[in-house]
Amino acid sequence: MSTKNVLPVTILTGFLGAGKTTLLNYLLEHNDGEKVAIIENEFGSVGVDGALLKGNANSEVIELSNGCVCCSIRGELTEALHDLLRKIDTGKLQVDRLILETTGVADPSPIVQTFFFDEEIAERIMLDAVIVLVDAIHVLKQLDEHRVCAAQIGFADRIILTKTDQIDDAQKELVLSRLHTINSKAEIFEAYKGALPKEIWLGLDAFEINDALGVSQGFYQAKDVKHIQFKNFSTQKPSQSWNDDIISYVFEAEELDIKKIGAFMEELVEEYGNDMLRYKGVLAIKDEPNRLIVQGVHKVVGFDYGSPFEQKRHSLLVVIGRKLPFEALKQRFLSTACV
Ligand SMILES: Nc1nc2c(ncn2[C@@H]2O[C@H](COP(=O)(O)OP(=O)(O)OP(=O)(O)O)[C@@H](O)[C@H]2O)c(=O)[nH]1
Repeated sequence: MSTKNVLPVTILTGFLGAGKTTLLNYLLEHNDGEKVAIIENEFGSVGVDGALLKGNANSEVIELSNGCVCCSIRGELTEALHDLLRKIDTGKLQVDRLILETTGVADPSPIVQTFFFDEEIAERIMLDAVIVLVDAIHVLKQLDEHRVCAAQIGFADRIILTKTDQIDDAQKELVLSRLHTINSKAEIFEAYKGALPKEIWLGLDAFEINDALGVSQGFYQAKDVKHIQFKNFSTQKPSQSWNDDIISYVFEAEELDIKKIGAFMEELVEEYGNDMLRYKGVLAIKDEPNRLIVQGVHKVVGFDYGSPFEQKRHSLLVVIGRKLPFEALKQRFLSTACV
């Protein structure tokens, strides 16, 4: 099958009331003709959110309402995806893009894995990105009380912070600092009542092996849809430190030995893959002009050479995981460097 026929899917996650439906409604109201299918996962038997979505001629809403997509109805998700593909094949449905809105309590990990493990789905539906919406008013409490909240943030390629109109700057700094500690790889955007251009959260190609990797240095404020401003994080360290069980680990070195880093990555994934939500590395290999890119979700990992380094040859690996023995792993990573 040509890549033209591959359907991109965006997973929209975020705790209860974070603003997922609001963001989707903004998209549907400002839809420029792209045909969007939305899979809505309801927790409970009545499809409330489906009714709240303002569908239009370019959208198709499919509801899954027998439980939470990450546990009891994972089979139902697979079935719904096969069903969708059949409708596309028989010409009953035209779809350019798929969005899966999870319940507020869903763990994104098994959902993401559905897109790798079912053969037909893996071939025909391409994960575009995992987007998390975060309620700036309630997130600190939610993180303290619900483990799944950190998993949703840790898994995300991009974080959309909602309801910042209801908090002061000090609270916002605390929230940003905690989000950044959990996931330093994802860029953070603020959105007021879902008003964000769709390019900010759709079509990111985040699961492709590509060169983009950085530790984010700030966040984006969307004053209105046209004016998006980048702001650096505050230079003052927050007085509070967090105790989330998912955090970002950053490994850095200069040039690495290919055999040693290969063995390190293999051992890392084998030993800690279950605890590694997402990881990405852009690595400088001795005698190799191009960047070696490594990208993974738990034990599913891909390697490829990307474009050549332009200036400084530097290796960066970011792992978002659950309580890893960082100091020991850092020593092992550093020992793969060329001396
Ligand atoms: N003040 C303010 N309210 C917002 C913002 N974004 C969303 N809301 C409100 O927050 C409430 C919850 O938003 P929803 O979009 O229903 O949230 P959800 O994530 O779909 O909720 P669940 O389906 O229950 O998980 C609604 O009353 C929205 O109007 C925002 O940026 N500012």
